[in-house]
Amino acid sequence: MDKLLIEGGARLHGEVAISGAKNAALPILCAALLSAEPVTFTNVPRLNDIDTLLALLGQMGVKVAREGHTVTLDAGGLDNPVAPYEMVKTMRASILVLGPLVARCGEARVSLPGGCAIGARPVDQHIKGLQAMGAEVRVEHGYVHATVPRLKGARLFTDMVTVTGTENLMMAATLAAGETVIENAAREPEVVDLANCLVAMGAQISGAGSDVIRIRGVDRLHGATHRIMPDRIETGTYLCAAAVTGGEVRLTGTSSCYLDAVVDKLMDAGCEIVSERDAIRLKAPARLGAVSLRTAPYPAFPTDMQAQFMAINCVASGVAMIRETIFENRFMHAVELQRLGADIRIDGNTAVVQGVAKLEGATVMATDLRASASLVVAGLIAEGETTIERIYHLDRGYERLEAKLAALGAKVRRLT
Ligand SMILES: CC(=O)N[C@H]1[C@@H](OP(=O)(O)OP(=O)(O)OC[C@H]2O[C@@H](n3ccc(=O)[nH]c3=O)[C@H](O)[C@@H]2O)O[C@H](CO)[C@@H](O)[C@@H]1O
Ligand SMILES: C=C(OP(=O)(O)O)C(=O)O
Repeated sequence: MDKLLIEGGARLHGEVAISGAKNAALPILCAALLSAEPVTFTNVPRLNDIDTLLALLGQMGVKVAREGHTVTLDAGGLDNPVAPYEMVKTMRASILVLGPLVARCGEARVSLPGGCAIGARPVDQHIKGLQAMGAEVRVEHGYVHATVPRLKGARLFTDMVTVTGTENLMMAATLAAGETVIENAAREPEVVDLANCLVAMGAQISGAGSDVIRIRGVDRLHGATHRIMPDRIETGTYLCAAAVTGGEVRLTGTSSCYLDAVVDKLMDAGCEIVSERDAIRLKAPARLGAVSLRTAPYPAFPTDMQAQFMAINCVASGVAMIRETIFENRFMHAVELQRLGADIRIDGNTAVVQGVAKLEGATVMATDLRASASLVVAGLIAEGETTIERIYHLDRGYERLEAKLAALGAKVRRLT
């Protein structure tokens, strides 16, 4: 199993290009299921999660053509609306095929994604929404079976803000009869990117980016071309990596407009940040100041950046309080950071991080995607060598991680 070896202490400097967003690309590729015409996507990141989704779509009868960062999907021959457990178990986002399949085929059989490291993550809101739109939905033998002659527009209200739930229901509603209103909708930029793609395909959607989205169903969607937005979490991770080393970097192909809460906290920690049209520059002080935070749905501080900020707080001056309000088990990186010498106390959903003068390299284990990213951030500043095991988690969400870090001057290599 691959490992990552980092020799800490190098100050990151220089320029690196940010990839397309995993969490935008996954729902947007699923949107191709809604049309019988080919849809072309550019800026698609080269990631294991994308490979998994393309394989899943392929076995449903979708023709997949991929060259570099461009993917064309032709769902004209879609004939198998099934997502089997073997393919879904490695990637929770596979549930995003459910809405499009029911809308286009009138039936779907999709394995439950199951629990995962960061929390139970049920999909009851996705199911409740489809039922409200007239689908008959049964959960049997670990599969969601949904059937309906044609979905009907409805007023939908989710019990909590759910990103993939909003995306699934928005996609389903594009082909429903009549108008659907999603209240308490997620406002994440990835929801807006998906809506933009659907509109380019002929969907009638308004309000994406607010908490009320209106969708007027149409009879069919057509082909289109869509460019995937930049990955705001990859951007934030490189900002943290540079910040913790006292570095100075310019990240291109991205924008601070998706990252207000993160940029704000980095400035509170003492970084200078300059926003350009399609780039961000960061200059960090020799030592960061501690920053407290609380995760919450967009536009508040993203849960997907919580672990990386815990890492920078480990060596900052002062004490930080970190509250995780989205996932019930998203502090698994804390014990691994402690192995590097961090001073962290967990009390329920709150972590209290007392900054220490230095971390020391050790062998640590990646437990999930962003936990792994926090270990990389910490490894960059730890004295000596840090070995990160189970980095297949990182390959789910960071394109060419070690090459990009090395381009910024980090001493990092993959052991295969
Ligand atoms: C592929 C993708 O885009 N993943 C992102 C998405 O995950 P994902 O869309 O799975 O996360 P949700 O926004 O749905 O989850 C928010 C909370 O709602 C709960 N919930 C959700 C749906 C449901 O039917 N029932 C229920 O109880 C979840 O367990 C969680 O506690 O948003 C998360 C929150 O920003 C991010 O961390 C993930 O990176
Ligand atoms: C939790 C994440 O992804 P997923 O929802 O695909 O597990 C993530 O991107 O941090």
